[in-house]
Amino acid sequence: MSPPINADILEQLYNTILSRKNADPSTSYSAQLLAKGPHKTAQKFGEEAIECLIECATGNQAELIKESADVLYHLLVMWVSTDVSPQDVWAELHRREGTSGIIEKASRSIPS
Ligand SMILES: N=c1c2ncn([C@@H]3O[C@H](COP(=O)(O)OP(=O)(O)OP(=O)(O)O)[C@@H](O)[C@H]3O)c2ncn1[C@@H]1O[C@H](COP(=O)(O)O)[C@@H](O)[C@H]1O
Repeated sequence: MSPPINADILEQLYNTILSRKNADPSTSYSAQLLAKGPHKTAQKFGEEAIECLIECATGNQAELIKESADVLYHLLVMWVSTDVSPQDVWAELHRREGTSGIIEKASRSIPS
């Protein structure tokens, strides 16, 4: 039976990328990026994000799905390169749960 298609793939992919940290760059694209450091992983993430927003702006949904997968892959590579774990980010999302963005934004403009 094939595994369910859901967000578990993000943690699975993160662990795969983590396992490439000291892998041979000639056999792993993730290892190539990680060997170049956080500047390179950030640059690639930025490039993929721009490609993603172009597909959003042009309304090409099929390409937007593919570019979104590229963005998520490169985001995870960036996390590995900076020692951020998925748990760190999930915890931040949980912390924000239930607070409307409108209320959070308004709270920033209250003078101290
Ligand atoms: N999900 C991905 C994934 N998405 C995108 N990419 C690669 O990301 C690269 C980015 O595309 P670009 O067009 O920017 O590539 P490019 O212009 O050749 O890149 P540069 O020369 O600028 O570095 C391509 O080489 C894609 O193949 C990915 N490479 C790997 N994975 C996953 O990561 C796993 C581990 O991969 P390796 O580290 O290569 O073993 C794989 O099994 C996959 O599950």
